[in-house]
Amino acid sequence: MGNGDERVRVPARIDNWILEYNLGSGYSGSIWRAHNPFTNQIAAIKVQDVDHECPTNRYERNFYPSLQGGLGMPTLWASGVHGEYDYLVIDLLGPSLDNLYRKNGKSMDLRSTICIAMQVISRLEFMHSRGILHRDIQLGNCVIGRGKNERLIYMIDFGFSKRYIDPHTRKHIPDSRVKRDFIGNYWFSSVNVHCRVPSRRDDMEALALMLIHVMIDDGLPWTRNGIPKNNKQQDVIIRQKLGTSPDELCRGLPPVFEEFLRYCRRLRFFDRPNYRQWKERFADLAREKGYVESDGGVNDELAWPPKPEEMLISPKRRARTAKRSPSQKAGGEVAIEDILAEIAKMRLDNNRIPTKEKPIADTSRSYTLEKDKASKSKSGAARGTEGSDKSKQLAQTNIIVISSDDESEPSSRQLGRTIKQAAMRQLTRKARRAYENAELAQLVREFVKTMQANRSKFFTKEAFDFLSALGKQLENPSVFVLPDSQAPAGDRNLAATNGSQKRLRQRPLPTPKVETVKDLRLRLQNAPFVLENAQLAKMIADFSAAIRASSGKTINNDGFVFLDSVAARLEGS
Ligand SMILES: Nc1ncnc2c1ncn2[C@@H]1O[C@H](COP(=O)(O)OP(=O)(O)OP(=O)(O)O)[C@@H](O)[C@H]1O
Repeated sequence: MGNGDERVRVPARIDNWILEYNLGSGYSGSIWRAHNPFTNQIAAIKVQDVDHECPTNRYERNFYPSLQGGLGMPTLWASGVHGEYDYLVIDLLGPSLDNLYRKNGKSMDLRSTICIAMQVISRLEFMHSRGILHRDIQLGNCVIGRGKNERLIYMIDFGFSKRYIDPHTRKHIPDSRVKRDFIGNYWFSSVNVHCRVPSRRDDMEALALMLIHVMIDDGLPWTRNGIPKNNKQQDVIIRQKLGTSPDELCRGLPPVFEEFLRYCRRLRFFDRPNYRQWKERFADLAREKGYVESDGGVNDELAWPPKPEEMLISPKRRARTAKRSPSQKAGGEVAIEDILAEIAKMRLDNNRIPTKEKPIADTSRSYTLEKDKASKSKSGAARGTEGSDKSKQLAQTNIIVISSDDESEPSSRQLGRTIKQAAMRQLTRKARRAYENAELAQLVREFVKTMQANRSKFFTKEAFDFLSALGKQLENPSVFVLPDSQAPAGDRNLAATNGSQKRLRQRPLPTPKVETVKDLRLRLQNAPFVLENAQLAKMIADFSAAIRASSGKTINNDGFVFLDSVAARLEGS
């Protein structure tokens, strides 16, 4: 955890809690689903090295007592130090808003955004009423509950929280113009927070930016280049924040978004935000759009996923989401129609895919891929059909005919390769959107199946892309950047997620491939019960690099066993 150690640093059990599988990781620790066999309770445990240079668990546990009982505040069930580990046991919650946003094609519909606005304003109102600032408002720190609480947003991660009311004097902390280190996340922090003492207004401004981010195409302009990696890039972000006016940011959005941002920026250091007014303003917008209950009231519960007719999003985004929707099916299985669509987009050598310009009437032979068994009989009918009629019929029957003539018949190998490439692309796209280990495990299993189904065990570009997407997901992208002064010397100015990537690059790649892959296979099989996602990501990167460096670029049996073990680890078995 944060020290680059190859071996797992999290034990299988901490006090009465058995760690089941990894739910997420941040810079300073990792979060696991845990089970207490004595009480049968399931919870989430946040584990951190006791001597971590950024001991957020130690800070975080101080805030929980003041927040207990508040709506959308997780219950702290246990906490303490167990050997080298500092841990907090809290309610097991559902996916974060970041997960939902990404899974939804990086978009959020207006109704959901209004619910998020109203709920998060209430959470901030509660936290502020307890004298506490959150200071790290971002999509990853707002999570929905489970079961009957799945419409409720919870705030998590109080590792950067701060008391703005001095518990002794009961007075607001003083403002100061002395330049201070930045704490928070670069994407949603107010401009103030980059160099000034934060207060309630800054939590509110971060929320305003977060809401605008999910509503505009491609998010806030300064989030488009990823996490800043050095002071220069951080300065660019600050300049962009300063240089982009609220009306530019909110162009095309309902006016309340711009007005909310302007309001937050106008608040003075000691001001109490008017939480009620802004909840009302968002409720008014809901009313205006007709998002009301049968009694005419507005409900702030987050009903996810939104109903299609409520997806009030820009045409550009709608097209993007629509394009993605076919593959957003439950489970990791590659849908055959997706593969067919993928193949249809590709043009094989010699124009073998029928197009409008090149009717397929003159073909002497057809290769037919059927959507399902029922379409088989239709494929026969398609064969004798001429020109555009045939295309129409094919469209109706969901059959794609890859035509050939005698001179340029595609070999079955070529066809197999095409299908494999299409399947891999589908898997890569799904991996980029998958945020649960179980989902990733299923995709790895599909990847292995696809590789094994093909005679050639050659690693194509698409196969490497899949491993790379898998590795990136396991590294758990986060917008949090460690403040400069707290970063360990080697990683200073590096984002949390990039730190591990840098370490990966620095590590010499072992050769030859056969030994490396075998070594990786053995290491994974012999690794302790619980493995962190980041460790798995590193092994996958090494595996990919070993294959890339080999002359044949093929996968052998050890490679398949390694990937099976990756899937098993992700499944938590
Ligand atoms: N109680 C929980 N139940 C389920 N998942 C959780 C829970 N707490 C956290 N997570 C998941 O773990 C991720 C990281 O959690 P959290 O932000 O608390 O960790 P952190 O180490 O403080 O991270 P960061 O370094 O990003 O601040 C969350 O985005 C969420 O997906």
